[in-house]
Amino acid sequence: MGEAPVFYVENLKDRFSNGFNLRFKGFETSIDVGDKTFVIGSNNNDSISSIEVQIYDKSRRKWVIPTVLGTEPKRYEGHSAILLNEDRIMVITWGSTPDDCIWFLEVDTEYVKQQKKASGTEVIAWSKGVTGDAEKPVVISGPSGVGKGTLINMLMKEFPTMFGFSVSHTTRAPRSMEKNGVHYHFTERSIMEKDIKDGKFLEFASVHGNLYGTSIEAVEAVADSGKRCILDIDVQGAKSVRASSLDAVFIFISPPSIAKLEERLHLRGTETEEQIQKRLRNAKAEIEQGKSSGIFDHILCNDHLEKCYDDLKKLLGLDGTTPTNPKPSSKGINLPSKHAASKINNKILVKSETPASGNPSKNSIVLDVSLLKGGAPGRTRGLNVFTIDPNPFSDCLNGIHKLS
Ligand SMILES: Nc1ncnc2c1ncn2[C@@H]1O[C@H](COP(=O)(O)OP(=O)(O)OP(=O)(O)O)[C@@H](O)[C@H]1O
Ligand SMILES: Nc1nc2c(ncn2[C@@H]2O[C@H](COP(=O)(O)O)[C@@H](O)[C@H]2O)c(=O)[nH]1
Repeated sequence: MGEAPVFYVENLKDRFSNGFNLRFKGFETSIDVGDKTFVIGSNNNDSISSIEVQIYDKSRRKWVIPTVLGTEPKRYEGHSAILLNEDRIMVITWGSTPDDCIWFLEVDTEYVKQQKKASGTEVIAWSKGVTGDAEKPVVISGPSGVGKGTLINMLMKEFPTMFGFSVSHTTRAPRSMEKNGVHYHFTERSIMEKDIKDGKFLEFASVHGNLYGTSIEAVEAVADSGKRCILDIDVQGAKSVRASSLDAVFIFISPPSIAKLEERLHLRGTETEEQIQKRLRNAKAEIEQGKSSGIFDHILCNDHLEKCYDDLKKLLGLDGTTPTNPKPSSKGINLPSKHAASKINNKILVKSETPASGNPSKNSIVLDVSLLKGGAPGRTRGLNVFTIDPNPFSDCLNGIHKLS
């Protein structure tokens, strides 16, 4: 059954002028969700400015400035806003680049509910919308020195177009061969702690005395490139990812013995004796947790490297029995710069406000939101885009229409 268009743009200063203190000076929209009105707008008069959200709580008759999580739209000239599933608002920004125009403002999703409960404040979360889907990331965990990095390097070397590495952040010092931005993002504890507080990390843990963490951007950037993301993280991190909304495959690599692990750490020669002993002490607890906690879908023993690598490939479907083509990366969406949007079931019709001369494809676009996946704190994936030809007979007129 069709639904009436829910898009509207109006001057809320008129609507709410009676005692309410709206900070916005430019363009706004408002959407009602339950007993709250979400007002989305810009806070200054410049033609391009930042997006802000204020909430009017109708039951308490109070304005609230919420805690904002996630990455919000950068360029902002105006927008259309549509409520989906009573828990998120689709925000289509005007004048943005094709890969930066669809956003979701989560107002009552599971993630937002959890964050509200944890912080005790009103919370909203932005998530960028992208077309296409992403393959399940692969979490590889296990004690230090077991060979996680070695196995991941082999996989990336053999399948360079298929896999991408999630570059973690760490406060530990770089080893001699390690490059910033390639092996890790080497950072200071205070900076990392602030980013963790701002919700930029999918998981983090204190490992062998240093802070390590996976930023949401690290995982999403790999998925955006059309590759399957591989995470090399410790058991605490794997546990956090398991509890998050990220749907991944969890693999634990176990050593044949602690003695072999010690030998490998000594042979690698990247840690002092004291650090090696600390890593070995932690290894015992990690092996116990890895094997019994139920976090992991698969456990592989890395005794003989080649055998372990073959087993890893098999469980990732890379033993030649399944196709290994990477997923196409997300495509941008060419929207008319100024438009009106309306919702019919799970389809959003985006129509140009000023009919485009010479570029009819920019007139009407349909965004199918029936297969959305993911969401804050990462991207919202699975958007499908169709163009409606404003002149269905144009092909005939061009003489290229074929009768079948
Ligand atoms: N099956 C194996 N047999 C013998 N040596 C191995 C095997 N697998 C890996 N190694 C060696 O063990 C050392 C540790 O491996 P690697 O650095 O990959 O471990 P890791 O699990 O990534 O460690 P960390 O968690 O500290 O980063 C390396 O020198 C590597 O060459
Ligand atoms: N929880 C996380 N653990 C991580 C992350 N990146 C790496 N690690 C783990 O830390 C240890 C030590 O690594 P090293 O490079 O200092 O030898 C190892 O077990 C890694 O798996 C992360 O982002 N989160």
